[in-house]
Amino acid sequence: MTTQEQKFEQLIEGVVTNGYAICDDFLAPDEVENLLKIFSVRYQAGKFKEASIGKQSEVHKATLVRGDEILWLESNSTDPTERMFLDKNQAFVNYLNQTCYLGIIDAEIHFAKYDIGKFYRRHRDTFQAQKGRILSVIYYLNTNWVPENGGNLIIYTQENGLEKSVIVAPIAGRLVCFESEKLDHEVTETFVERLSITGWLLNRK
Ligand SMILES: O=C(O)CCC(=O)C(=O)O
Ligand SMILES: [Fe+2]
Repeated sequence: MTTQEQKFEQLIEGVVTNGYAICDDFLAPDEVENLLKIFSVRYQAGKFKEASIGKQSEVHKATLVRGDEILWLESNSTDPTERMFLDKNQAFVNYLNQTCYLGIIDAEIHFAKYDIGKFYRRHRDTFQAQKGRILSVIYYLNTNWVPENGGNLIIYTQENGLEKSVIVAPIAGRLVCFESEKLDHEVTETFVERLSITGWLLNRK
């Protein structure tokens, strides 16, 4: 088994057992560095938008719930770094389909930037318009992250009828994966800029 396959197995094991999984060093430091460069290029180009919730028309209300700015990745991107990233994500999808028969046929993926003071209140990733989301995957890009930065992902799980929260720091290279329909989660207020790439693996086009 390759090192990459071991990581895939570790992720699947976690999701099957707990509904979520965390894999460190999923992205290598040079991959993170290149992704940060293209992130910055895309951001400078002014294409990021304030993220919405539910209906597109209600962006202003959404800022009370989530404060990130996003840009969707083009699945046919020819940028070498985006290609590397999309291919790596696809390798995970292929492995999931081969070993777990999840029938994932598409993905929607965006860059996300949380400025100082921003957060994403407790939610689930499957509101009405988001049918067909099987797995949520979040790739973090924050080098030199320290706990004082805030900006944690909190995943809420149930254990013997009791709610438990799992705190996940958004450190560079880390991949978090969870069942989109099952788990509530939130991003706590960040005290520094917080960068990530979030994706949903879909069983529909
Ligand atoms: O960035 C994170 O840690 C989570 C983001 C999230 O929950 C979302 O975009 O739906
Ligand atoms: Fe979410």
